[in-house]
Amino acid sequence: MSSFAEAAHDADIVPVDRLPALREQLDVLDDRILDLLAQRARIVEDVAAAKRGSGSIRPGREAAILRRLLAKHTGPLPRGAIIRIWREIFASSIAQQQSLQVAVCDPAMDGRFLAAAREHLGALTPMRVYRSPAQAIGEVADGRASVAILPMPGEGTGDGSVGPGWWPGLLQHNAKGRIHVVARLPFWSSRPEGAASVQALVISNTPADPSGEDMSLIALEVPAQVSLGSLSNAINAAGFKPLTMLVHRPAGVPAAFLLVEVDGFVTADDPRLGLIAGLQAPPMIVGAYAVAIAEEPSL
Ligand SMILES: O=C(O)C(=O)C[C@]1(C(=O)O)C=C[C@@H](O)C=C1
Repeated sequence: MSSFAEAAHDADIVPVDRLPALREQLDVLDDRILDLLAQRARIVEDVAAAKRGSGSIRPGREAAILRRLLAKHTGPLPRGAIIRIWREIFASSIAQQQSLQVAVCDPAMDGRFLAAAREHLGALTPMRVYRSPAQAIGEVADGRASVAILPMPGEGTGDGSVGPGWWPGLLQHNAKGRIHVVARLPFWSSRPEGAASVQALVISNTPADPSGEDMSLIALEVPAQVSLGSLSNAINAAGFKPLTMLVHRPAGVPAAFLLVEVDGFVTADDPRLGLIAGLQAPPMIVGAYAVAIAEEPSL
């Protein structure tokens, strides 16, 4: 903090008649911030052209930018403000590149998932709300939305319509290369009063991009009777570190489906995928997301 800013902390030693001059300083800084934002937006135009229409959203890159900024930040500006400001900057540079339409699954229709979506994707981004995950997934699969926000798979949502098993439906779309998990919310795990409180996944028609510190979701098909313990051993033996596992055993089908969260950013050519013993079908990468920034709520 500059000595001037330190002095400004103490109301007693900042004479009232300095107020106009201080506000003039803020005006000068606001002009500079505006110029810099305009300069940034011009570079975003070139970035969009360089990406050749491959979709505007890069959640991994956004996460890496936020981690870098928070790591170097000092001074009285609250860390949460850095997140808020840059989330809106990302939303505006995405809006520059495409007209983003977001499908939000808010199963209880109480606005909690909409709040999480707005926190991450921007206050002015067009969003439609759906009760069922299948509807929100369908919006992305059919091209009416580029992104959907879904409750965490396996988490009950209170109205009974979600259940543990919406993710197998996602796999059918994912198998055709159309839908990918690209982010997990909240990214800033500090939840000060007023912040959205739900956990959600972001899915997109553009594949996930690495942030440098990620987790991946892999879907596995195994014989129905296989125990979770032996599967966990097989995944470890292949060289993955499984963090969480969800199992889906559809009635009347001689197979169980697993959604496994593993450490790191896994790509389809990862040799470890071929080393997982006991599978009935090749493993499928469902997506990846940046590891959240964990901070105390007071920061
Ligand atoms: O790096 C990109 O691909 C961009 O489009 C730029 C940018 C940004 O504003 O920094 C915007 C949107 C992406 O989600 C990530 C980053």
